[in-house]
Amino acid sequence: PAADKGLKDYYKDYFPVGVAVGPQSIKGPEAALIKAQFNSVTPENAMKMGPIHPEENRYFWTDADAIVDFAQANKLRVRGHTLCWHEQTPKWLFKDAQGKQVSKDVLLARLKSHIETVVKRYKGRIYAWDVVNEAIDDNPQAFLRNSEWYQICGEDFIVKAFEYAHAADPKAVLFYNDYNTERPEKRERVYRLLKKLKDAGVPVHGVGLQGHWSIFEPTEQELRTAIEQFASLGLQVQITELDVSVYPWEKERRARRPDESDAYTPELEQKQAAQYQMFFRVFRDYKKHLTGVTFWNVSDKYTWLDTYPVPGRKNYPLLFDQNLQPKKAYQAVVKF
Ligand SMILES: Oc1ccccc1CN[C@@H]1C=C[C@@H](O)[C@H](O)[C@H]1O
Repeated sequence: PAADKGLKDYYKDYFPVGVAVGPQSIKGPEAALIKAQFNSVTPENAMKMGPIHPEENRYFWTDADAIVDFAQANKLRVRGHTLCWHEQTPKWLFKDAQGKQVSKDVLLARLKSHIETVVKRYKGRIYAWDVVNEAIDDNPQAFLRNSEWYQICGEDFIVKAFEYAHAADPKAVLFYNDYNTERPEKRERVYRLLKKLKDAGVPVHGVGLQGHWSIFEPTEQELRTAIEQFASLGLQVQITELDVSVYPWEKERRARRPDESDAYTPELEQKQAAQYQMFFRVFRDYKKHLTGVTFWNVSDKYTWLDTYPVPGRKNYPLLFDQNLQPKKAYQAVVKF
């Protein structure tokens, strides 16, 4: 009966719909919601370099294995996140035994070993990887982010990461992943990087538009332009970390102002439903190029946006409320 239809059923002729999960969300009521609504999962933290590879000679597999086992048991696809990123890195990664910054050769050897070990462990059970995350700088006047990866290796770490991942699992679909990819100044620089990689024959197969959007952005035209421009490179496009904040985007973490409200008013709910409705109408229009849409977290009960950029300010960015019930935004997404 219709009541049993979930998001994945409404979108079965369009693209898989996924959700970012942790060890807590693959049991209890969240697990039931995930199974009913989604057909793909992404580990929110468990496969980031720090959590999965805390010491040079020690990996921590428990959480990542639990998520992959849950996915296999419930016939859910798995997106791996993320093989090379400048945040949540382990403290040993960029240092030698004496605490000095390592050379380019040492760092690339460490990256190669990390990628081979992690990708081969899940070969055949993870269909897509976010190989490199957020390598483009936030400063419109700059190009690559001046991370320790870039300081030590220059831009080679990007090419090498994709080559190592492709060698480890030639069947995996390899993504470059970034945020604010609809803002023209960032879109153009992400496009420039991807075109350079494609022209050099680097095995990058898709671009992940994180989709950390809000009731204020992106516009429909910005979203359409971004999807079309990246697709023109022959890349798959996925929305990899979708949430729609009820506050404007901010880069820097800050304290909550004493008078700063975090009430979820009917007006905010209505604006959010309209924004989600527009996003999914655009997604459906681009089903030829869009091969997945993944939400970042399951429901408003827990969202990373309660901790960033303003710790303690409640946000309401997802389709399900704090009691795991569908919101107006859910209805706006499934009625088409
Ligand atoms: O929206 C942003 C603003 C500034 C920096 C990073 C981001 C997004 N960064 C994402 C968000 C949450 C993490 O769990 C993901 O791994 C990361 O890809």
